[in-house]
Amino acid sequence: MLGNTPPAQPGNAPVVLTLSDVSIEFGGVTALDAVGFDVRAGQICGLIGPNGAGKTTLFNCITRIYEPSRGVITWQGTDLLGLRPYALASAGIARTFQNLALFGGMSVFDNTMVGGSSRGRFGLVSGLLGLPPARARVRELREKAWYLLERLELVDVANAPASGLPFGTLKRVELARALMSEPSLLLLDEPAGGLTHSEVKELGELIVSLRDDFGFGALLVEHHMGLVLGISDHVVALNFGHKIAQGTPAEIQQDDAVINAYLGRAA
Ligand SMILES: Nc1ncnc2c1ncn2[C@@H]1O[C@H](COP(=O)(O)OP(=O)(O)OP(=O)(O)O)[C@@H](O)[C@H]1O
Repeated sequence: MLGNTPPAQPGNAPVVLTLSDVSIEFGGVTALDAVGFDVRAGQICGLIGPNGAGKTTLFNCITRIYEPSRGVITWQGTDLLGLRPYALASAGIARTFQNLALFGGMSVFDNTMVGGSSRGRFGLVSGLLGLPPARARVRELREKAWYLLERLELVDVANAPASGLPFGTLKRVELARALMSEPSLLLLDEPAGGLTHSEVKELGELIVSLRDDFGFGALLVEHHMGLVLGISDHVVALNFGHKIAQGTPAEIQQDDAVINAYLGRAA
């Protein structure tokens, strides 16, 4: 129903997101200095680095919250920096939020439906008047939402307001909402934050199985090293705004610059 075709080998899949020479300064602080790397279709790319390394800033450049002072970001061959933030979802990029961005008073089902609105194909007037194309589209979105709620084991809480549900459950609602737009790239902003050890393990398994089913690529910004190294196909390490290493999780674990960065020494 949903999704892209998962590539058999994410390492050989076509590049979908390219960052090249991405730089940004805040006053006298160089938050990112000439950072470049690729994310391939269907690949889970982990982005790691100690506090202040530039992970969130990079995430904010991709999500069009910050404007890089230099560099190029290309999404499926087009200039991502030419897109407005609200155009990302219709371009195939969805995100989750570190501190969740759900409507507490709305039900889990309605929160999930919100994620489908960005890819609406009917006009405002027909939507307001409930004309047949709009009704068909709403029916399609509702079916998709139920499908995702089933897939993410949220059917039992579908009609419950989001506020009051356990944090781990809300993380799954965020994923359902993001998947409503059928993204080709999912940007995950510290998804393990606030979760227990066993919830992190379950979340990692869930992200991989959703990727396998739907074929999206993912950029995973995360402090939880176990999660990043456990589920990423490729890892990029930043420190003081510089890319200090990239490679497979096994390569990254043995990289001297990464080890030094986490031991508190400048690379
Ligand atoms: N809006 C801003 N104004 C001024 N400085 C900023 C701003 N955003 C980030 N910085 C600075 O840029 C650098 C990179 O910060 P960033 O938040 O991207 O790091 P991070 O790797 O996400 O860190 P953490 O893991 O602690 O969230 C830091 O020195 C930070 O103080």
